[in-house]
Amino acid sequence: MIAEPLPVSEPVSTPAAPPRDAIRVRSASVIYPGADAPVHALQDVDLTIRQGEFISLIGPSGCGKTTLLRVIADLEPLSSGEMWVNDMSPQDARMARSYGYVFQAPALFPWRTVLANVMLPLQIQGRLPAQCEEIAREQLARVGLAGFEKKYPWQLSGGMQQRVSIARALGFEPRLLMMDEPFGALDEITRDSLNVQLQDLWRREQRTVVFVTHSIAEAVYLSTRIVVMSPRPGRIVKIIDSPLPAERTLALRDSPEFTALAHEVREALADGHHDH
Ligand SMILES: Nc1ncnc2c1ncn2[C@@H]1O[C@H](COP(=O)(O)OP(=O)(O)OP(=O)(O)O)[C@@H](O)[C@H]1O
Repeated sequence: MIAEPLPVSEPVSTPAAPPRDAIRVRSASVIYPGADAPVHALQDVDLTIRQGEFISLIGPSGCGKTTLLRVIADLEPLSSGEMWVNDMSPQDARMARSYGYVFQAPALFPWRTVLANVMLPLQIQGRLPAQCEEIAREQLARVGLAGFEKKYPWQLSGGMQQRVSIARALGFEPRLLMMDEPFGALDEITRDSLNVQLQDLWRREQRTVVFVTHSIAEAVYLSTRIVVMSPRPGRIVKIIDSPLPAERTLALRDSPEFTALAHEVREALADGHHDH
């Protein structure tokens, strides 16, 4: 018997769904009680971050970058306004462990090995021990630290410790990664190399990243959008879309497109400064 040819189905073209919002911030203000007068750390901030974007927050010291990151992470309450993280309240998002957070200084436990540090959030998630170890080893390899599993944090350089922190934040696969000046304390060469690794990682996995930095070059190299902020009160002065391609090499920093974008960020920073 001759088999009937199977009907060939037409390729169905489904329209690409618009990316969901990772973070929505509406009229957000944070006021800290100060010694003399209240400090308006954030005033009327509106910002929507879509899934898969790499957003940098840049601005002078005290403009509220860390505060914005901390309210998103539910480490600080809003004084007024609204905020959603992965369509949840920041508190629910924290409970659901839907983000990773990398601090300015690598906050590793000195009595735990590198491997045990990276395994910790996975253990808290209640994963099987073998699975925790497998994922932790894989994450360490990704940030170029295979072979350092048994070392203790104090046996590593600052840059390597920061890479352990990144491996730890990525290990439980958060859709959203928040990074507060993670490379600020590092020398230029280490910083460049971690920038390249982070950019690579982002391009491969398209996680949403919110990244705080003081460096114009770092913001321009890494971001899909740059949010320029100014202090007293902390607010957004400009949001700049990056025209740079998704795939970036350090050599791109010498291109006219890069220089033009860096110039635009510098101008926005100066405008924010002159407003006062
Ligand atoms: N817990 C707090 N209590 C009172 N004031 C605070 C507190 N945390 C921050 N501030 C003030 O709020 C403002 C914003 O601080 P924030 O740390 O968010 O700024 P930043 O842009 O991250 O600064 P930097 O670049 O120096 O880290 C500053 O004036 C700071 O002094």
